[in-house]
Amino acid sequence: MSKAAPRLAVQGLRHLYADRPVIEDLTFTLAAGRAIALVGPNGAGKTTVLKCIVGSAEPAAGKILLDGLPIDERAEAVRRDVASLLDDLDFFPDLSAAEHLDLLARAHGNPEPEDLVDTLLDDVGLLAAADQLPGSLSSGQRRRLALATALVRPRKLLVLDEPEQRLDTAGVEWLAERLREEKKAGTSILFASHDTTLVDAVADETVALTPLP
Ligand SMILES: Nc1ncnc2c1ncn2[C@@H]1O[C@H](COP(=O)(O)OP(=O)(O)OP(=O)(O)O)[C@@H](O)[C@H]1O
Repeated sequence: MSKAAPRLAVQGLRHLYADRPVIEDLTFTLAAGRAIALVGPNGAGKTTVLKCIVGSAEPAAGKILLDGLPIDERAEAVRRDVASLLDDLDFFPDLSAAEHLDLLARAHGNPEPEDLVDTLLDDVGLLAAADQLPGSLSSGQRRRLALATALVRPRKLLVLDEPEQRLDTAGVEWLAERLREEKKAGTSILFASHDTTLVDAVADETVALTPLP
């Protein structure tokens, strides 16, 4: 592994749904501690790119490298290093907000996550709702809990699809500040967003996608 390799390199990425290309020859690199925002209209292919990176869509061509190595050859490392939030999460109906975060932290090797969980619940504004079951949270609160699940585990790369969804103004401000802190801690961030305030506040670069004809 080269020390100079970017955290993430996407080279000549192509993706088809059936025979229809939605991504053609997309290339960009993301360094440690930096953020790239994928921008563009509905249907431009932002989610598809993120899915290729987290492995839930299969590229037709191109390479995706994490720290210089093909991401598929690093399945274990990807699981360890890449925290993502692409879709709405399915929560366990009988586990409280705090229990979800506790479970995930322990699953990722943190044997005593209590303080981390409390801090994170406070950060996302869910401390008062810590013992509530997911079904009793508002949709914005569930979104905050989903974001917290990506932040309660170790990560070198954060992959987020429209993380601003359903957050109120204060929530988007918190998110921007939190993502800036993530960058300072060395985490790289790739996110798709329609929120220009969030993009301006967080992204070092934007990659603009357009729907293919
Ligand atoms: N599972 C699928 N099967 C077929 N076509 C798909 C599938 N998923 C997405 N597409 C198509 O691929 C194109 C890109 O979709 P994608 O969801 O990646 O766009 P997006 O930029 O994330 O859009 P949005 O801003 O609406 O979230 C669209 O034309 C969409 O209809």
